[in-house]
This record gives sequence, C-alpha cells and structure tokens, in this order.
Amino acid sequence: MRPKAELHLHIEGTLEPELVVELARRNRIDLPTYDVEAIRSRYSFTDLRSFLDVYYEHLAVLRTEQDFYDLAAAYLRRAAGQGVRHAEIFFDPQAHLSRGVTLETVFGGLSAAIKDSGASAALILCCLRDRGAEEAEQVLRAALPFRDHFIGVGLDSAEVGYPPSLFRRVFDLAAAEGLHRVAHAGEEGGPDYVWEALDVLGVERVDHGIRAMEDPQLVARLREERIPLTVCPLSNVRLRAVPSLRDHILPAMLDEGLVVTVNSDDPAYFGGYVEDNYAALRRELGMSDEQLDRIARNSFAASFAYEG
Ligand SMILES: Nc1ncnc2[nH]cnc12
Ligand SMILES: [Zn+2]
Repeated sequence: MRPKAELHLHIEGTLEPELVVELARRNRIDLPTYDVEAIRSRYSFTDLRSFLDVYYEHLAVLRTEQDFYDLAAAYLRRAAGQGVRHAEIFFDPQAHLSRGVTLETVFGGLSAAIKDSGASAALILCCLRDRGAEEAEQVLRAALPFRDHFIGVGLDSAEVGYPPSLFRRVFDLAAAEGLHRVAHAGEEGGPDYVWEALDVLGVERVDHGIRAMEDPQLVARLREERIPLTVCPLSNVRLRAVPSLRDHILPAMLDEGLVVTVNSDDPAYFGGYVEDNYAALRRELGMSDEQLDRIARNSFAASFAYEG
C-alpha cells in the first residue's frame, strides 16, 4: 500500500456507529436506536446539509476527555492500516463548546491520543461558517492558550450563503498568530468562494475545490501558485456534489497540473477511509499507479508538518 499523508479529515467524521453506541451507553445518553445497522441505514444523504444534521446529532455522545481520546486513537489506528504516515486533522470546537464540553476536554483527549499513538499528526481548528464570524473569532481567541496543540485554522460546515470573505478578521488573527490557514471552498459553493479563500483569507490549501474547475483563470492561478487541493472523492459522491465517481473531475484536475491530494473527509459516513478512496479511483476511474503515486507524493508536499 502506498504511503500517504491525509490532509482533509474531520475527527468527528470518524465516529463509527459502533463507537456512537458505546459512548452513548458509557455516558447514559439516549439514542433513538442502539442498533448499529439501523444507525448506518440513515447514511443516505442528498446534500451537505442533510449529512451535517446527522453528523452534529451524533456528537452528543462525546462528553469526556476519554471519549475524545478514544475517537482519535481509533482513527489513528485505522489510518496507519491505510498507509497514512502523517495526518492533519480537523476538529470543530464550536460543536462541542455549544454542548457544554470545554476546550480543555477536547484538546486534552485529542492531543493525548496523538502523543500516545506515536503517529505524526497535527490538529487544525475549524470554524463553523454557519455560526458566523463573531463566534469564530471568539473560539479562536479562546483556543489561543492552547496554541501549542494546533497548527492551523480552517473553515467548514454549510458552505453556500457563508462566503469566505465574512471571515477575514478571523483569518487575519490566525496569520498574526503564525497559524496555517485553510478553508473548505468550492465543494458546493462556486469558484467565487475559492477566489475569496485565496484573496481574502490567504489560504495555503483549498479543501475540496472541485468547482474551481469551472473557471479557467482560477485553475491557472492554482497551478501557477501550486496551491494544493484536498479532494475527497467518496465524500463528493455521497453528498451528491458529483453524480458518480466515474463523473469525478479529479483526473482532469491532475491533467491541468494542479497539486491534487486524495482524502477521506468523514470516513465513518462516506463508506471508506483514505486508501479506500485511492482504491475506488483505480477501480471506478481506471486511474493508473503513476497517477495515484503522484497524488500520494503531492500529499506529503502539501502537508504543513511532515517530518519524514
Ligand atoms: N465535507 C464537509 N464540508 C463541510 N463541512 C464539513 N464538516 C464535516 N465534513 C464537512
Ligand atoms: Zn471536509
């Protein structure tokens, strides 16, 4: 299996149904069902929003430092089995703070799991764009005492209607703190969102970015500046950003000379971890070893913190 880095992975999106049930029992939290197959049967999504509703609902089971530890430890074990040599891991602090879970709990559990695993991994704090810029800035300021626990700031959650430019101040603050900057853009939003992420937020990587392909000038900019795109093929199919894997624009992105990487996004929900995404590209799109090797090399080149 080819060694790779994973650069677009929401730790909350690795919460497998089995762990939902285990943590619900441990924390005495009521679930509509404790049957893992019944939980999995809900994973049929029509768009990003329909997925996020289930994703946020399941977070209710994450309460203690041990819960966050177990979540991250399980991901890091699985990732190692998928050839991941380095991971840059998103987490959504607002989704926990709003439930009364503290930053100490979240950072404590995630950071301890990374340390104990011995894996090369780092955290990226994501702001929930649909909660607005003011709350995003508050959470970043609240996280600054934990500055040693994370390497960057990202932007996720419902995209359309929440353009990157709303978050200029948050990203200026991140830059002043020496944090890396990334943002989801061009997943459901158009190329204008990708332009704003570059021009207004100063992002160093674009998460998803598939709709950038609709704008040749933007493609030229991404190519010339060698801005990596963290593409998530199985996610795009499950959230109906593309009709099927066979229709995915990823091979055309590579042909355009873009720095494309392949990632799993929310693997517990989308039917596969990162190597499963590589395997699906080979199977469904007939991508060659040479193309997949290039993508894997890109993943290390695009990482912020790989010490190979
Ligand atoms: N694919 C995705 N897009 C936006 N926000 C997310 N949060 C978790 N997964 C996401
Ligand atoms: Zn994502």
